[in-house]
Amino acid sequence: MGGAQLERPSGARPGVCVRRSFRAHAGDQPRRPPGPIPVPGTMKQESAASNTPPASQSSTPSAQFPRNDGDPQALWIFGYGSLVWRPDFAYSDSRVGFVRGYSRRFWQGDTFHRGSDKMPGRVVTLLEDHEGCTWGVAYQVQGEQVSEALKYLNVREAVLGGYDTKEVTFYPQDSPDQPLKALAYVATPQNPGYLGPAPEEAIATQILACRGFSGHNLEYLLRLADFMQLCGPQAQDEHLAAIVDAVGTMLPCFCPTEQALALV
Ligand SMILES: N[C@@H](CCC(=O)N[C@@H](CS)C(=O)NCC(=O)O)C(=O)O
Repeated sequence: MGGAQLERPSGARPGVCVRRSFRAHAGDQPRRPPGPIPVPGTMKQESAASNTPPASQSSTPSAQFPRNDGDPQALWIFGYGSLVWRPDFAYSDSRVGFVRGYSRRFWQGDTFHRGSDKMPGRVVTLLEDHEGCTWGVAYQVQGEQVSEALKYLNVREAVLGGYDTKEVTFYPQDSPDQPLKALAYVATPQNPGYLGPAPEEAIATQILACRGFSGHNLEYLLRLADFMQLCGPQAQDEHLAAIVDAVGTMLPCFCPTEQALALV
């Protein structure tokens, strides 16, 4: 069970958010999604246990969770960061698509998955933006999958990551005229890990320098860029593209040259 299987879209579709074309970059083959993230057994989990997530983070589904017509127990969960390539919960269906009115930003600090207390990494959140459009994957959970997914995401996203839940309207790439209500995990400026805006070059430097329990922060960036590449030219994310470009410019400085290696 990995992220959604992505089909290459055939060109732009009516009603799809379209801005500047997304810069192509090397390596557009999706990599095999990594294995599941082990349940964190570190000090963080103890502090996690002591945290009392806000009511909206309760892992038991309630009327407050977005429902669509059809199965009253079904719930769609929208992923736009690591959930795109590693949902790590059981789901019945998945769709590639987008939400309007939000822009994705690497403005959330992460001291567990992609960083540490001393060197927090940067992961994404959604910024309310009337002109914004964010591409991702929506996963449908049904029956027992609902409480299992919410219980898991409550730890991964809310308690360990500082995210809160928000209802969004998701437009499937293949049927943007049949939008779905979905649950998204959004890190707001009120959460203690929030880092907020910074120049893309500074964000790139931080990403190049950080790693955490789930791996290097650069992997996080490039997996998201891979996903956007597969969504096709109608899917753009200028903020993500600028950070990928900045990383590409800086990477040679982080990689020893042959001469430097010869000196080792
Ligand atoms: N809520 C966003 C972002 C989620 C996200 O990236 N959370 C991080 C930090 S809490 C995470 O789970 N990382 C796991 C990983 O980096 O593999 C999404 O829907 O994908």
